[in-house]
Amino acid sequence: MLDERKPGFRPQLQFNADVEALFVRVFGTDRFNTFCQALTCPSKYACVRVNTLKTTCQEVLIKLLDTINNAHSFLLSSDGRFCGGKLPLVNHGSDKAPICFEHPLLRDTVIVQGDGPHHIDYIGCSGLLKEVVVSRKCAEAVLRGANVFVPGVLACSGHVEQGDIVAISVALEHPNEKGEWVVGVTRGTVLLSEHGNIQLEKKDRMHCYIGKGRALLSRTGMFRESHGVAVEMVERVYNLPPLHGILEGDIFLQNLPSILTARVLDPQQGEYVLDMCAAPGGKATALAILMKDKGIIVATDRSHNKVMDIKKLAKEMQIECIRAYKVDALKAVQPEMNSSENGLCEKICINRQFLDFESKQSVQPRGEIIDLDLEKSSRNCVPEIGISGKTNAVQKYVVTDTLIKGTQYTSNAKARKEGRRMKNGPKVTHSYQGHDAMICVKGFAPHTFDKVLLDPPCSALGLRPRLFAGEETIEGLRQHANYQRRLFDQAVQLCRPGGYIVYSTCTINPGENEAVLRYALDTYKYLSLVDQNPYLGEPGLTGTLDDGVSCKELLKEEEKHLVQRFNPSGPLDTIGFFIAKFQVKPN
Ligand SMILES: C[S@@+](CC[C@H](N)C(=O)[O-])C[C@H]1O[C@@H](n2cnc3c(N)ncnc32)[C@H](O)[C@@H]1O
Repeated sequence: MLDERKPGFRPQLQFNADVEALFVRVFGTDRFNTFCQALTCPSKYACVRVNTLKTTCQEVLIKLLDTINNAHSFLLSSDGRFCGGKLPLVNHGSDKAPICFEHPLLRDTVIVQGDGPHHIDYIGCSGLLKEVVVSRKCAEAVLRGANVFVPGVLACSGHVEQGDIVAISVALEHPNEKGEWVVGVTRGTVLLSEHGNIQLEKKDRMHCYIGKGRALLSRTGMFRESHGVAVEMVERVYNLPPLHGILEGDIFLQNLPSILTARVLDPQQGEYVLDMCAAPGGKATALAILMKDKGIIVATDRSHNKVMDIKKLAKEMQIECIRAYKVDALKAVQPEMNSSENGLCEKICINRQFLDFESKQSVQPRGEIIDLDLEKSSRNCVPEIGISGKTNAVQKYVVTDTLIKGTQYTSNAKARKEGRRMKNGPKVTHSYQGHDAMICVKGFAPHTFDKVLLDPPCSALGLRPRLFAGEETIEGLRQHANYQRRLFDQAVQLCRPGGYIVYSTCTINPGENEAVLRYALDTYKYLSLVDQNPYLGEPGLTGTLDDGVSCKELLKEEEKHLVQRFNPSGPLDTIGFFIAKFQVKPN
């Protein structure tokens, strides 16, 4: 039983009053309170998607277990045999549950189990411990298994020395007299109390203690340094093995619903698939692996750096079939141009012929396709791509039914500028088959894709742990929904008749999931709803998983095993996730 007068972890999730009223109206008080409680806790297990193009679950299990301290013993059966990570989900009476095992239904997924909440005593040999107060973002990361990094430290008891065991608390936003959200602790604050230890009179932090750690820096160091670990956690309210940055290229840490979303789209080898809002590439790489890297996945994002993240991830995972482009998905549909317009266009509109053509180019030895030197390129580059034979003629190209070259004559000055632009690399250029080349993608011809994944930005009010939700206003929620509808309009036009669209969000806000679904069905009479997430609607997902198990069955299993056993406070690692699958009716 938690003692209300002692420091502990019982945070109250704060919402904007209007948003709270809306959710209470929609869900009722009890369900809303359950959501709030679940949101503040981290999941008690982590899902690791295995890159089965490079490795196997078995190999990953062994490597993970090597990484996670003392874990090997959990994979030995009572007679000491290695169980290969196939321990059952249900723990038959043994003290130690398996901490790492292959998901029984998803054969490319490994579950790493954590535990909690744990009661922690914040008393040291000389009374209450000294304290380090961290920011909310930092605390959310710590709850997911991270240590406390320097930028996350807000305040610290005086006289904290390297090696001291300190209590870690989080400063959460609360309303001031004017009703504005304030944190009330500025970076660099020294907590003053008689002994420089926990400020028990600070009632607002009493319920916000997330564990104990060993200071790796003194108080002055914590505020002097700009990066690095400030406190290494030694006891946590929730334990999850830190998995970030390990086995790069072999695994990807991904929430179960995201893994499922890719399964629901069910991409087949050889298909043309679009991931409209793709960064950092979690779902795009999942799709590629399901397609065994055969076919074409176009992964777009509106941010240049994020497109680079997708490329980096694909490269790490040794995936070849992903083409990542910077495209504003709100304007992704572009009319195909006829040949007379070629050469006048600054950016290209991609269609299937272009994608096929680009794929064929990948057989060219790297380095020969595009030569960034204007003079040389006129001799060496593949004629359809890049620059024409004259230095003052910069050839743009667009792709219509057949690949057609277009030539636009420019002044010498402009040609030199183009040359500089191309040499300057990533800032203004886009990668083409691993080269930095001037391929500016404007958008896509209608009906280019067999399947479209729309995983749009959303309020993310289903992702946890979340310690504050007050920044979301009714107007903000409305904007998310409008944005998603506009993206959906584009998705519908890019999908071929008979093709499929999967739309997914991770929010409890029905305005962003159910309302967008209704909008889609009301607006596009030629769309049919194939399935949707069983949490919010009746029909279950029909995407078939390994062993012929449907997604709906999987979710039921998840609820039975993972939820009850690991996580009584809420469903799955993401609550309120939503997946809907549509078919564009065949002509
Ligand atoms: C929910 S995240 C996508 C996560 C991704 N699907 C994954 O599984 O890794 C949403 C992404 O949409 C991108 N985005 C937002 N507006 C966009 C737009 N108009 N066009 C393209 N991308 C957009 C954001 O930059 C962000 O990376």
